[in-house]
Amino acid sequence: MLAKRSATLPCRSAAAKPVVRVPASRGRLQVACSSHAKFFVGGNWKCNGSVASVRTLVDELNAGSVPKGVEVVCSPPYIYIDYVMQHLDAQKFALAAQNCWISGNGAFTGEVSAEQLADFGVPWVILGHSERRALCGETNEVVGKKSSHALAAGLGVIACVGETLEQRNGGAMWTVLDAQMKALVDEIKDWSKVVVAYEPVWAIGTGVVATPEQAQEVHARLRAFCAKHLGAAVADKLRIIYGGSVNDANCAELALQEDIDGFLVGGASLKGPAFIKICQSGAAKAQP
Ligand SMILES: O=C(CO)COP(=O)(O)O
Repeated sequence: MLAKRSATLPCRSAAAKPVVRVPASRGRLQVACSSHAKFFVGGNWKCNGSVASVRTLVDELNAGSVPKGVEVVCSPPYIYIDYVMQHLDAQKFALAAQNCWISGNGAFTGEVSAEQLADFGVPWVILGHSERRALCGETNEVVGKKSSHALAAGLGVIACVGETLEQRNGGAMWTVLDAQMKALVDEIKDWSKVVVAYEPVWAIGTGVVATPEQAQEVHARLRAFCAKHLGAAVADKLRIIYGGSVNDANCAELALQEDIDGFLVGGASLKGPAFIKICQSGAAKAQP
C-alpha cells in the first residue's frame, strides 16, 4: 500500500498526460515533455566496462522485461554510447550521457557538448553527480549553468544533489541541499524535462542505503522547496529519484515511498538482471 502523500502538497494528478517517447530518425528515443510523475530509473555505469562486458550487459538488459509505464535510461561511458545505441532495445531503454560541457562546441579539449549529444541522438544527460562535484570541482553554479545549457540544446537533464555524511551529521544538510537546489532554480526556466536525483554522498557506492524514511524526508523537502520557488504545479510533476546503494533487494521498499519517483543506480546497473528488477519495482507506480 502506498504511503499517504504529504499534506503540504496537493495530490499529484493521475490524469495528467503520459510521457510520449517519439522515435528519432535513427530509430532512437527522444525525450518528450514530461507532464507527470512517470517512474524513472537511470542506470549510471560511471567509468566502468569493456567492449566485452558492455556487450554482455546489453544482451542481459534486452532479455529483461520492463513495465510499460516505467521510463528507463542507461548511461554508458561516452566511448560505448554508439554501440549501446545500436544494440540496446530502444523500445525499453533510452540513453543518457554522464556529463556534458557548459557551453556549445569549440576549443574545449576533451569535452563533449550538449549540442553534440543531441545531434547524436542521446536524449538525456546526468549533471552535477557528486563524483563530478568532488573530483572535478563542479560548483553549484556550474551545475546550474550546465543544466540550463543542456536543456536549451534539447536534452533532458538528470540533476544530482546530495549531502556528505559530515554535512548531515554536522547539521548542514538542509543548507547544502537548498543551495544545490537554488542554483538549479536560478538557472532553469522550464522544468518539464528535468529529473532531480537525490544522492546522499554517504550512500554512493558504500552499500549503506538511506532508509526509506530518510529518503522520503529529503524528497518531500526537495519537493516543498520546488513548490515554494517554482509553484505547486511544477513541484507536483517533478520526478525526484533516489540514488545511493540501490539494489534489487532494497528497491521495492524505497519505491513505495510517496515522494520517490524512481532511482539512479550505480553498481547494480552493471548487472542486467538486478537492474531489470529495480526497473520492475516501479510497476506499482507505473503510469499507463
Ligand atoms: O552514484 C550513483 C548513481 O549515480 C549510485 O551509485 P551506487 O548505486 O553504486 O551506490
